[in-house]
Amino acid sequence: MKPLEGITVLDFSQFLSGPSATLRLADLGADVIKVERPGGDIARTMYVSDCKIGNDSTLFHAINRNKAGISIDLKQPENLEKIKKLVKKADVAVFNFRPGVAEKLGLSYETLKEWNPRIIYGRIYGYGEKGPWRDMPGQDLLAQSLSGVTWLNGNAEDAPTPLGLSLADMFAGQHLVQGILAALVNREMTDEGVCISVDLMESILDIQFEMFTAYLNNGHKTPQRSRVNNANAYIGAPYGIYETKEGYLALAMGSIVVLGQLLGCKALESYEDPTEWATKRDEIKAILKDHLKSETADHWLEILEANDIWCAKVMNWDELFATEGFRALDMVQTIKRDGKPVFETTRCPITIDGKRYFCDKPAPEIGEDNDKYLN
Ligand SMILES: CC(C)(COP(=O)(O)OP(=O)(O)OC[C@H]1O[C@@H](n2cnc3c(N)ncnc32)[C@H](O)[C@@H]1OP(=O)(O)O)[C@@H](O)C(=O)NCCC(=O)NCCSC(=O)C(=O)O
Repeated sequence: MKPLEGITVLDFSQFLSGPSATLRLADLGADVIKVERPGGDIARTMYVSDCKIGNDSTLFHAINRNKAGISIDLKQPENLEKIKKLVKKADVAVFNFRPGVAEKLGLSYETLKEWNPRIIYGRIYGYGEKGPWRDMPGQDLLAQSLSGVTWLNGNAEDAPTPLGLSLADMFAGQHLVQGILAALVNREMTDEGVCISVDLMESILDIQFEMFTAYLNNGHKTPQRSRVNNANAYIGAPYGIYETKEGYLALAMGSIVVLGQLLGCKALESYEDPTEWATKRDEIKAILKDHLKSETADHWLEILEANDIWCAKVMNWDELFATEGFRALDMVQTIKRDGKPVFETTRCPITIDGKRYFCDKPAPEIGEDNDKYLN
């Protein structure tokens, strides 16, 4: 039995953030009913055009697998009765419209609570419930930019660089999952639901908390990116990615003196004082950068790994998927419909008592389950 079996989630969310939360609940056994507008979630057509499964984007399939789907025009007041019936039987409802939109549709927390006092109402906004950013479009690149995250990436002379994935969406989704799970536990004691609000901005701020703590308690000094191979503005040399004769090498923390000895780089051996690894970060990184170009990444890795230095090869996806290390994690699953493979994706990364959570149902067609849930 999966941990969330018996829990029903009504998912009014769209795009990435909300659906990524309900995806995790579905992975863990909840019955998720995705509620789409008549034309479908915009994520069905988002993404570059050659990344499709059937008519829909791979993004839509990846994030909506294992869900049932209904399609209903929520702007037609007579349809609200049908939704009310579903809410009465549901445990959780999830939204990620702009502030005020769910209320305009007649689906405020107060209304749902009146219909079902045990309902756990989860919502994701872009930038919180108040303040001048409240009504801005809640979008990942914008949140990464406002939050300071893009300012941490890239070398000092580069333009601020966003992370190449939807960091704010994904963290907002996972924070919502945490809130929902806590509310489910709390409901066992109180027999009442609660309203959980998370947003893209607070989520991406939250994941910077350890660096913010350094900033707030250290004279409000904005961290300076390294000019050479920046990877974390607060961590000294050698932390970074280095080009070699063939391939790139990631070096994390470690003694510069030991590195100098192992790599045969005499110039590094004079940096005996660990405080210099931070204060002379760029100088040390520049020496390493020149030195590491003389041999291949594999050559350096053999020496460093034998001495338990924290290092790794930098791989693209072709290289990653070909490794034994990746295959051993058993991450790829094939999603089937009626026993026939539809697409491949990765699985839920949570293992409980040795059990891994795969799923066997592709994302729904628009309105696929209308007969089951709306009649
Ligand atoms: C992503 C958004 C900017 C998109 O903005 P909008 O296109 O203006 O959509 P909204 O969500 O505000 O509103 C959707 C509109 O659709 C209507 N709507 C929604 N569902 C229905 C159904 N079933 N039937 C009829 N109408 C519907 C709803 O009433 C609104 O109508 P009107 O009121 O008449 O307009 C916003 O939703 C947002 O800020 N969300 C919060 C943050 C978030 O989760 N973002 C996900 C980004 S993912 C992403 O792609 C990324 O980050 O990258």
